[in-house]
Parts: sequence; C-alpha cells; structure tokens
Amino acid sequence: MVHGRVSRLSVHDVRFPTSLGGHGSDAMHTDPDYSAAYVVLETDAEDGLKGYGITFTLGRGTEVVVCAVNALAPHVLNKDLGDIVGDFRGFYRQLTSDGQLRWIGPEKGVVHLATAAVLNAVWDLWAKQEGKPLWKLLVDMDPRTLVSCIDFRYITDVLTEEEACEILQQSQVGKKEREEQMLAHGYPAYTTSCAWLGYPDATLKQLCSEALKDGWTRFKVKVGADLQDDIRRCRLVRNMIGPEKTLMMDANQRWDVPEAVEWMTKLAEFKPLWIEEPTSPDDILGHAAISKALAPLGIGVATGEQCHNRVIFKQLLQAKALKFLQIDSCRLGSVNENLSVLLMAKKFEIPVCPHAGGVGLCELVQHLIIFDFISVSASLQDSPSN
Ligand SMILES: C[C@H](O)[C@@H](O)[C@@H](O)[C@H](O)C(=O)O
Ligand SMILES: [Mg+2]
Repeated sequence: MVHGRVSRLSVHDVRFPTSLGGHGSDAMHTDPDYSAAYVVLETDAEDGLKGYGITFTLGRGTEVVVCAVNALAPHVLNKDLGDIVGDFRGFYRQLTSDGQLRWIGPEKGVVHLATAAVLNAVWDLWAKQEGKPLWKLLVDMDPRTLVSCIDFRYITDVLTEEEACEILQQSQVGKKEREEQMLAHGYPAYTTSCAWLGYPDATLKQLCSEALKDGWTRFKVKVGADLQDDIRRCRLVRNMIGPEKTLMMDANQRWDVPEAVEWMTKLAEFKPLWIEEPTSPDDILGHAAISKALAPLGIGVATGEQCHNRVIFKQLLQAKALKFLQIDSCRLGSVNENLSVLLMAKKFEIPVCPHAGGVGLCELVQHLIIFDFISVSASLQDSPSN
C-alpha cells in the first residue's frame, strides 16, 4: 500500500567531467560533461523510504533544469503519495498543464525534463514502497491500472485507452515465461563506449578489442563531422568486429536531409544496421524521406533520444519515418509518457531500442525495456538497447 505525504523535495546539480577524456562526445556535443538534475523525495511515513529520480543533462544545462524542478515542486509538496498514484494520469496532466510553466514547454524542453525527474522520483518511491524493482511493479500491474497512468490527450487518433488495454491483455500470454527468460538471461544490449567521436584511433582500437573480449556483439560508432574520418573509423571497427557482428551509426542531428542520404550512401559499405538521428529531431518528414532513401541500402533510421513527447513519436510512426524507436527515460515525461509510446510502437510493430548514452540512463531504461518485452512487445527481434 502506498502511503505518506511528501514532506520534502530536494534537487541536486550533479556533474562529471567526462569532456576531459572525450567520453560521450559526438558530432554535435563535442565537450559533454555527463550530468543530472537529481531529485530526492521524502515523506512523513515512518518507513524512511525516499524516492530518487533524475533527468540526464550536460554540464551547464543542469542549472537551468534544477530551476525548473524547483518551479514544479509546489505540485508535489504536501501531496499524499496514495492520491498521486491513485490518479496518476491526473497528476501527470497537472504537472504538464501548469498554467504558467506550460508556456515554456508545453511538454518539451527544460520544463519536460524537469517533469521527468520529478515523476521518476515518484515512480521510484512507489516501487520501493511496494518492495519491487520498477519493472516488476509494472509487470504485475493489471492493464486497467497501467493505462490509468497514461495521458492519452493528443494520441487518441492512433491509440485509445481501450486499444491500449487490449494490447496489454493480448500480451498476457507467455508473460511468465518471458519474465523467467529475463531473470535468467537479461536483455540484449549494445555498446557505444568504444567509439565516441573524440577518441583517437588508438583508444578506439583498444576499447573495441576489450569489448570483443568481454563478449559484446553490437557496436555503435559516432559519425557525422568529417566523412573521411568516418570512413576510416568505420572501416577500422568493421575490420575488428568482422562481418557478422552488428554495427550502428549515430550522427546526433548533424545533417540536412539530402546530406544525410549522400553521407550514408558513402558509409553503406560498412553495413550499418541503422543511422541514428541523421537530422533535426523535429523533422518528421525529413526522417521519413531519409528512411525511404536508405531502405534499399538496408539501413534503417533510428531516433528518439531528443524526441520531445508522445505526439512527435506518434507522427514519426504515422509517417513511417523510423525503423527503430529510441525512447528515453528522462526526456519523455517519465514512465507515464513512455508507456504510451511503448504501446504505440507495438501497434505499429516497430521495435523499441532505448537510448541510454548518458549518466544513469542505462539504470533507468532497463526497467522500461524489460517491462516492454514481458508485457508489451513480447519480442526481442531487432531490439538491442545500449
Ligand atoms: C552527448 C551524448 O553522449 C550522446 O552522444 C549520446 O546520448 C548518444 O547520442 C547515444 O546515442 O548514446
Ligand atoms: Mg544517439
């Protein structure tokens, strides 16, 4: 039983100097300091449990998100946790509809990142009070309760509450076996850690050979800044991993649409499974054009880490603009909004491969993707997450 009144919300600006070693660097973020706006919720309950939630940020951006979290705090403080999760859709709607704060969103940008951090902390506290990891809390929840956490506003043309329930009902078959499979074998993953853009070739080689020794079979390489560099680096990695293992490429929004097609045509010889974020994350039709042009080369488009909200994901799916959908546990409005995107992806039969290249993201998103496999997609095909 969830209980307690929220008595304190604190938010910390946590930063790691990753830019010093070029860790996390890509064609657009050349000096990223992996950081987080880190929220802690306390209640007056005697169990002493706290809820921890983050949103991923980069360096100085963190101070802006911390401000936004503080601006949202009055919505949470002195609220009964039972009331919050008992009407989670209403609470999500309350946070995202704040009459003054929504002007600097709505449901996008800093204010949405802050919403994610706060709601991630609420979910964490709920799971802790139930004595379960988050994925298990979700897996054990009945479909009606699960969908009652989702705000369906703006997506009912594609997914209604009834349809969402049906999807969850249908996936009840084989759920127990899939849960056992996850507990025994875990979820397949890929690594990005070998090939950040700022790494010299020697580092790339060393990390790649270590990753191969550790048993990795899927590798993502950063591309997009300089074509000749990309050709050299992709050749190096492909030669090291051999023809059978999987290679993905990530351009972090560097290109215009025709440029993306041209550039990827030149990198096609390295047989990438996908090109991630080839262009602006807001350009739905641009992604669709790139998808269409690259399909004959066997290259899929992946995107989502900077996709603002469920509406953009809805349109990417409607426009057949992506072959791999990358949810982010901190960019969308926490579990609540991610649930709606997982269900839409299932409806369109698009595999979900979460984004996790940042501090804390792997830890968070594993809960969502394990839930997705057990309770929604029921498939591991084409779905490595990093
Ligand atoms: C700045 C970050 O490291 C990004 O480069 C990273 O999230 C990346 O896009 C990824 O897909 O992991
Ligand atoms: Mg990426």
